[in-house]
Amino acid sequence: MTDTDISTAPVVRLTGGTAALGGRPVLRGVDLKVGPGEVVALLGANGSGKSTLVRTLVGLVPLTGGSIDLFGTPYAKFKDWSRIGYVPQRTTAAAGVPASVREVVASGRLTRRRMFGLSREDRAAVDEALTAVGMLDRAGDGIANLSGGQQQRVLIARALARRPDLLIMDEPMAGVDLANQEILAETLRRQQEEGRSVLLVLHELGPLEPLIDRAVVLRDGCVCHDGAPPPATGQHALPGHDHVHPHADDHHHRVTPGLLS
Ligand SMILES: Nc1ncnc2c1ncn2[C@@H]1O[C@H](COP(=O)(O)OP(=O)(O)OP(=O)(O)O)[C@@H](O)[C@H]1O
Repeated sequence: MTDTDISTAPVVRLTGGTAALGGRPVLRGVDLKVGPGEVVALLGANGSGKSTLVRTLVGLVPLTGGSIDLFGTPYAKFKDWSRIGYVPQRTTAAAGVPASVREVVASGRLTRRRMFGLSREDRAAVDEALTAVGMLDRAGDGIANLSGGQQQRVLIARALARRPDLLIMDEPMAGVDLANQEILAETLRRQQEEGRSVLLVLHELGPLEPLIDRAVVLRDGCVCHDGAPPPATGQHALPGHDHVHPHADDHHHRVTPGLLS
């Protein structure tokens, strides 16, 4: 397999990415690769640059240096945005939007080519996505009347309705209770089974831990770990408890305790 073959190329390849916000460097030379069918977790402390990184991938923050390829295509030439589903961090979306749950999810199906009217396939995809996040019975409700966790599930459904080949989610579990985290984990498991790629910003692995193929940890705008998911903080993070994670069969990265602290 070569990365130049478009069908087997990484779905995301960021090389030497730098970005600044408010004149301050936030990404300082980040390399990130997500392979076809891979589920990658992006971890790191508050302010380490995780959201900024995923925002550069979807065009919300410009790179000041480095390059991005999506599905083997240089960023400037990439047009196939319907292949990517993006779930922003919850605080940046949904509040005050006067739309129903179904309208928000259906907006995930809109393309520049066809702005009006949903096809039968569109409607099926919307229902399927609403069912996946357990919100079909709330389809007619106003989004502003939902709880924060329910709004989050609607935004996830909006991204799923695109049936994306790459799903990028920024802290999808924030504000979602444990029962619904399990539902979302199941949804992700199905994505994975269908060979779709997922890039997740997470604070902790939680119920998603078994699904994660690889973890990339940012610290102060740089990658400080790329390999097996680091052990949960807690007793594993106690001094002297550094170990090689049992999943690290092909990497054997030595994991620094308290990587996320
Ligand atoms: N609009 C902005 N203007 C200036 N600085 C910003 C802006 N947004 C974020 N930053 C700064 O950029 C840095 C990285 O922020 P970012 O949101 O990417 O971090 P994060 O790792 O996603 O954090 P969290 O886990 O808290 O969401 C932080 O120091 C933050 O203060």
